Amino acid sequence: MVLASVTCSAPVNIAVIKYWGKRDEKLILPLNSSLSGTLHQDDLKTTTTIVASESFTEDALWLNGKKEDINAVRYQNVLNAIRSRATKLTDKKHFVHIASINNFPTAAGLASSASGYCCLVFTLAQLYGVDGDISAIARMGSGSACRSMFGGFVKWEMGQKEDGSDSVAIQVQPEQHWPEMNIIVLVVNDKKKETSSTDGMQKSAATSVMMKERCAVTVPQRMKDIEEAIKNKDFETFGDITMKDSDDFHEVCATTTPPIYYLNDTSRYIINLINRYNKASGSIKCAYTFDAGPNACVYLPKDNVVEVLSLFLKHFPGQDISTYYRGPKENIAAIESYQPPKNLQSLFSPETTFDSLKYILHTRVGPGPIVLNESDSLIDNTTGLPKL
Ligand SMILES: Nc1ncnc2c1ncn2[C@@H]1O[C@H](COP(=O)(O)OP(=O)(O)OP(=O)(O)O)[C@@H](O)[C@H]1O
Ligand SMILES: C[C@@](O)(CCOP(=O)(O)OP(=O)(O)O)CC(=O)O
Repeated sequence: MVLASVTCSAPVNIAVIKYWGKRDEKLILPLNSSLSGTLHQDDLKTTTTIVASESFTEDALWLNGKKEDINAVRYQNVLNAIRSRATKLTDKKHFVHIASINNFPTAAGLASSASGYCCLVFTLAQLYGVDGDISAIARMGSGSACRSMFGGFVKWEMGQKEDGSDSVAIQVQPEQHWPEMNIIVLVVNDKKKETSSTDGMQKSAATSVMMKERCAVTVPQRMKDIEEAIKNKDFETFGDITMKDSDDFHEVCATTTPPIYYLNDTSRYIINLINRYNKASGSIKCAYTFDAGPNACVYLPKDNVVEVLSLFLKHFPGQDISTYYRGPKENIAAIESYQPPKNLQSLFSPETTFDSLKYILHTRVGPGPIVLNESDSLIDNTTGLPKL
């Protein structure tokens, strides 16, 4: 018999101050604080349904329709942490069936582990009636997942305590604070990456000479400065810090032994293009950041969207714009007919173009996890299995 069923969705987040390195591998405690923007669930999200039943014979998890090993240590850690704080379902012997889908590529550097673990923990917390902070539980699934617990701009305080109880996510500003903030993701490659973030950061922490200064001096200062910039909606400072932190993070990777390279030629072309564009414009009009993969996330104010998209399409024209550009369709005509000002004309007329982008995703800053309706359930209550 089904005892309870809950379905929720959760967002992806993209860090502007990067988390890289752990002081505790098991609890997932970071060596530095980090800060991110939450991407809108209209465009990227995880949806998870969890059903509890007395007739299930084991806990089980299906990710994108495929059965996963729920005994994997990170899944067990979050399940056990939630169950130890349960206020519901405590008097009935039961198991749970979990079905989850990402509406974007999994394990491709688009932060699926962040939305995935956040959604899992948030949905479990609804099912088991867990109150109070749950970001520290999401953190035990994947560090960056704790920041997806809130909308807007979110920081993950590294904390000091050994048990990790103060290593939690805190909302810096809600999504309504800076609604003009847009994000364009240039999807260079959606294949699974060679070095996972987990492995990469462990190697960097052990070997990169840059780590000490980064954690002790650079990041603490940047955290203060970028929080202030977000508060004041100061895009010039926000963009400057964002690009510097991305550059430094990839420098940390390059100074790791053996070196780790997440960027490819296309990523480096994008970095160069954005730097040239900002310089020619006389101000920072958009800011790139790259996670542990070649895809570019570009933060920019809404007013610059048409110009920046038009610039990207000149250099990376793609085939059919209606599938290549995944964003508000009403922008397409304006992007295609955009005439740049004189000082930018040469940048908009590249000698060569590239077809190395898979697609361009356009989204904005959005809200945190959401409880959905029974009609959104991914599990068939009669069979207890994922719906096809
Ligand atoms: N919807 C989900 N529910 C539960 N777990 C998920 C979900 N989506 C992803 N995961 C977990 O996250 C793993 C992918 O994480 P990984 O760090 O390799 O990729 P990524 O998050 O897409 O990239 P990155 O963290 O570098 O941005 C999956 O193998 C799975 O264990
Ligand atoms: C480069 C990053 O995206 C690294 C994310 O690392 P993960 O959170 O995926 O790592 P684990 O805690 O080992 O699961 C930077 C960031 O999101 O802050």
